[in-house]
Parts: sequence; structure tokens; C-alpha cells
Amino acid sequence: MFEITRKIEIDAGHRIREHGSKCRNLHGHRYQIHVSVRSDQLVAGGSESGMVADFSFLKELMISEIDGPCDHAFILDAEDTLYVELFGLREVAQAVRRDARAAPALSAQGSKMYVVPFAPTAENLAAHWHALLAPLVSAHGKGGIFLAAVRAFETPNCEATFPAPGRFSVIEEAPPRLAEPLALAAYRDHA
Ligand SMILES: Nc1nc2c(c(=O)[nH]1)N=C([C@H](O)[C@H](O)COP(=O)(O)OP(=O)(O)OP(=O)(O)O)CN2
Repeated sequence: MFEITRKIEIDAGHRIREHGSKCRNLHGHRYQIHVSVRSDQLVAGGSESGMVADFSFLKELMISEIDGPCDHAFILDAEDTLYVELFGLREVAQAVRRDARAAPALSAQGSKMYVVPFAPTAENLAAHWHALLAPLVSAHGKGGIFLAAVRAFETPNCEATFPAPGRFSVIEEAPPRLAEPLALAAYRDHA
């Protein structure tokens, strides 16, 4: 089994509305996001020969799905009614809650926002980015590669990983060349 990892960094604001302490305040982080992709064999022939996948493919994916919508944005919990109202995003937040789907938006003040249907903790963001990227990684590798993990560092000291390493072993036990939806089902079934 091979694994490759690409890292990007973004700056974003958030708050954890129900946090018992300082994270209730509006604040920002320079997030580091590490995306790891695995395959049991390397590409033979073509521009990705000898690779799990081209690092530049991972970079483009992370730029389009993570950096584009989230860099220099405020990541807003759609349930955070105080700030949903302040930013003039009631309708966007309603749609995000209804569809359980994150949405980029502009606040009434003209600021870049990313409205999410969850508390924007490192754990939830890692799982969210995993869900966005997993099918795109699989499609690129035609089922021969899969997204092993997303690690989200909020600070140099604070990191969340999804799925946690214990779940990797479940995926590793799956038959080789498993298509992503089945790989995802494999660790869901072992939850
Ligand atoms: N399990 C989680 N705990 C916390 C989260 C989280 O996403 N998941 N988030 C926060 C805060 O938003 C923040 O990221 C952590 O701040 P802090 O603990 O202050 O981290 P620092 O590295 O800045 O620590 P210092 O000791 O201040 O250097 C809180 N908890």
C-alpha cells in the first residue's frame, strides 16, 4: 500500500457558538489541511506513471474545494442565529440547514462567508472536507485510489483527523482496488 499526502494552508475565521470558553469569540486560524491518498499499486504509464496520483492533481482539488470557498472566509455555523442575523444570511442558513450542504455566500457587509450545517470544529471540518474530496479522488483514479484521511490543524498544536487511524485498518483489510463508495461503506459499517 502506498500513501501520498498534500498539504495546503488557508486563513479563515470561525467561532464555536456553544464552546464553554474562549472559542465562543469570533477568531481566526491559519488552518493546515493534509490530504492523504492511498493505492495498492502505482499508475503504470502516462503522465502519472510511478505515482499514486500527481501531487498537482491533489493541489488543484484542494484549491477548488477548500481554498477557493474557505480561504479568507468566515466559516459560519448555520445554527448560529446571532451571527446569521448580523451577517444578513437568514435565507442562506435556512437552505444550508434544509439541504445539510455547505454554501459559500457574501454577508450583507460584503464579506466572504462559508456557511456550514455543523459547528465549525476541526473534527467537523476534517470530516466535511473528506466527504467533498473522497468521490473526486476516486473518480480520478477510476476506483484504484482512495482518500485515506484528511487532517485539519487549527493551530500548530491542535489537529483533528478523519477518519481516525483505527479506521484506516478497516479500509486496508478491504479488497484491493475497492471503489470509493464501498471503501466508505466499509468503515461506516465498522463504526
Ligand atoms: N476538540 C476540539 N477542541 C477545540 C476546538 C476544536 O475544533 N476541537 N477548537 C478550539 C478553538 O477554536 C481553538 O482552535 C483552539 O485554541 P487553543 O486551545 O487556544 O489552541 P492553541 O494552539 O492556540 O493553544 P495555546 O495554548 O493558546 O497556544 C478549542 N477546542
